[in-house]
Amino acid sequence: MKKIAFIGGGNMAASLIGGLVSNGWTAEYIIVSDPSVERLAYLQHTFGIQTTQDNSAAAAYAEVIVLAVKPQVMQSVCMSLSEQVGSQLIISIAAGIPCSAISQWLGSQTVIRCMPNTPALIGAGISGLFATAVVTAEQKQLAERILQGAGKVSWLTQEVQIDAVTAISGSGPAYFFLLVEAMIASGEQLGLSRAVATELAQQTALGAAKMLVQSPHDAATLRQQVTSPQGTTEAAIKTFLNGGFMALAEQAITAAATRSQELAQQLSQ
Ligand SMILES: NC(=O)c1ccc[n+]([C@@H]2O[C@H](COP(=O)([O-])OP(=O)(O)OC[C@H]3O[C@@H](n4cnc5c(N)ncnc54)[C@H](OP(=O)(O)O)[C@@H]3O)[C@@H](O)[C@H]2O)c1
Ligand code: PRO
Repeated sequence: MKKIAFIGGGNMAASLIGGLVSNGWTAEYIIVSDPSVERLAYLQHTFGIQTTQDNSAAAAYAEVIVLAVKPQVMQSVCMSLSEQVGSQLIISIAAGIPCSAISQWLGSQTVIRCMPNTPALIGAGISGLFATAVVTAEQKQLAERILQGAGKVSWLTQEVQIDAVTAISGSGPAYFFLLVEAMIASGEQLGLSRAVATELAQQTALGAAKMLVQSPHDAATLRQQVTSPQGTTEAAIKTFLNGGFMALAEQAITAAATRSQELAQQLSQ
């Protein structure tokens, strides 16, 4: 079992650490560095892992370094770590930061770029991974083991595909949450208590998600099975579609992919 350092102990790091620990990774082999003492205390208390405010100490301890800070601070964080980085495997989860930038800032080519999502916290995530040419098969396997604690993994053949992964699964949980928010608000407007509307919307999201992964039918067929001719679902779906739902969804998801590309372009300006 390898020693892993998380640089940045925010939402995504906590999700990945949660996946690792619940999958049996030895907690003492995980260290997280973050500026916030309160955050570190929370992570230490929740997962029993090691903590530090010193990024360099965390990096020096580990064989794998997971870069989990916001894209905006990634350059300064990497540059300050370059002296501690040698043979470690680097895994970056930052949106929009290409492997080439990470390599240049850290002075290491051994970089895997990864886009996880927050359901990682309950082991139901999915991560898209891209490895640079120098990453060995063994290192890829190691990255897979680390990310698998958080859910499924999907290897990409071209780095540019990460923008699409970011737009679909990285940001995707928020799209579903937004729909559930709208369903709860509508339930209240139609006379339900917030608690009842919430339970109905949550359980419906869970049931629909389970059907999507367990049923042999695709999403369109499952939708048709709910939609009786001239019934209630048809009234709702027609309203969605006549309001431009499909085009709006495509626009929104394209905006996420474009934003991922923009983040990368900002680096080269
Ligand atoms: N959230 C998602 O759904 C998701 C999905 C996939 C990928 N990502 C990527 O994951 C990365 C982290 O996102 P997040 O949502 O977890 O953000 P977050 O909750 O803000 O976590 C970032 C953490 O890094 C800390 N930090 C700031 N400056 C630091 C420094 N110099 N050294 C060490 N730690 C520092 C922050 O502390 P302060 O808050 O005190 O500044 C914060 O605790 C981002 O690059 C994002 O693109 C996020
Ligand atoms: N959260 C990050 C963002 O919104 C990356 C994907 C999900 O930028």
